[in-house]
Amino acid sequence: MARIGVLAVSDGRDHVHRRNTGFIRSKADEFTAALTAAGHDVVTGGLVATNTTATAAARSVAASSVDVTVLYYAVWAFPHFTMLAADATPGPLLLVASTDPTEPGLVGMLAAGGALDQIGRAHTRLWGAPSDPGLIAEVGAHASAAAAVGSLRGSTFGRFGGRPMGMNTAVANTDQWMRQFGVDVEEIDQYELVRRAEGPSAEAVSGRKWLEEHATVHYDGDRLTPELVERQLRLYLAVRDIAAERHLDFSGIKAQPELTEHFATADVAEALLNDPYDWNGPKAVHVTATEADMDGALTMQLMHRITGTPVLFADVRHYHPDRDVWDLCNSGQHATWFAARSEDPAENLAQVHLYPEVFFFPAGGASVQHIAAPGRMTLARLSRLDGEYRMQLVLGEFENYDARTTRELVSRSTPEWPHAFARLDVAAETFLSRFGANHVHAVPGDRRRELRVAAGLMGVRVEEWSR
Ligand SMILES: C[C@H](O)[C@@H](O)[C@@H](O)C(=O)CO
Repeated sequence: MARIGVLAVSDGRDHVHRRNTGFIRSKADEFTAALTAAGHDVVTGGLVATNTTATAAARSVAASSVDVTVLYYAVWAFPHFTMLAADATPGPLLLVASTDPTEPGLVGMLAAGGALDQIGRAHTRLWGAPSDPGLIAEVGAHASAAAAVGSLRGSTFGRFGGRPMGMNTAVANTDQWMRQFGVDVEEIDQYELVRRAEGPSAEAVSGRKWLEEHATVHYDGDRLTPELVERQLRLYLAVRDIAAERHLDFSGIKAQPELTEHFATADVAEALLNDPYDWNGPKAVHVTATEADMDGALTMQLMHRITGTPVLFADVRHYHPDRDVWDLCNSGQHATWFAARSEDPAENLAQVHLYPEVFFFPAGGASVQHIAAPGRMTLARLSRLDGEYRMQLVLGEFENYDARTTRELVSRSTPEWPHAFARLDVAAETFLSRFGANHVHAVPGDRRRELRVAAGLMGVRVEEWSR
């Protein structure tokens, strides 16, 4: 959960402040207790009733590296205290008012908010009873979004290989990334992967046995052999080790066409990097985009930092108009976690088939096939319109069907690749006319609130669809 600073702003008249202290404390304490009960780490800056305490308290809260600072209004509060506190607060600001009408808390928030507007200081206003679950959830969403955005700053993206197959949407401007998101890009030649993945590896043998034990491997003696699976696993180990050595926070692998023509596909590596486990047990998700898709990876990393879960990377492959359902089908991998979304890898891998790679990829290896488990999902993608970032956002529902229908649907595209059948809250015409890339990303649940806030904090316009 996130770290939230709370300062309760008061009246600058000494006698009024003295009279109201108990009232403010009771509201602010109830508010902070509710935030703590929701799992947040709350840093309290006390009550602000003078100009000097406004600055000092805000500086002290900011020094605790809070993700967001709440200025709390239970009573009428002198607005210049808010202005001074805001000036001493570099991070995002929430103005929260108690709606108890015995004291003019709302008035205090509106006067303070108006003053911040006059100096162009961005803030969000919220109101309600101090422990109202809706209010606490909203503050929590702002805090997690701010924590996610903050965690991007100072992070490094590992770009293995460059632009794949002329895919402009996979390439972003590194200056823009640093300026807008604080993310650095480390370029790593795919030769380094090949060099490391060439020799034998006992660890890769263990990985192959684990996959053979828990998934269904369709060896064909040609495109898919135990040797090729081990080679794909050595690619995984190479990225894992390079990420550790160079302190990479998230990555992307070009693969096509060099690796896929002459070495092996990166599908097994990408699936396992995105998974929260491998044969050694639970591990951190290392967000990894297929085709070294930079904006895709950035979207995934943001979504991952909000949810803590793996993030789906998929091609928008087909729309079934008769069902109003999309086939989101990547060219060879979705993280295996999406197969059942279980914490137990065996439950997910029981749904996974490793098929010989199809004609696109003569070097062979396994594609990681499964059907994504059903449920509510949030789909998003950062893309650029005329150089400006925007976040396209829509709610969806992944669906599963009976075996015969599933077979029929997957056979219309590429059955050997993984599929997520998605009903999206947007007309196909709108999506196909406006979506800014070939890749889309998804996480479980309705996370639109956090993503909207995150986009705002990153200076990114949200283009949200619903019917
Ligand atoms: C088979 C192609 O080479 C695929 O890689 C292509 O459909 C994509 O995945 C594009 O995102």
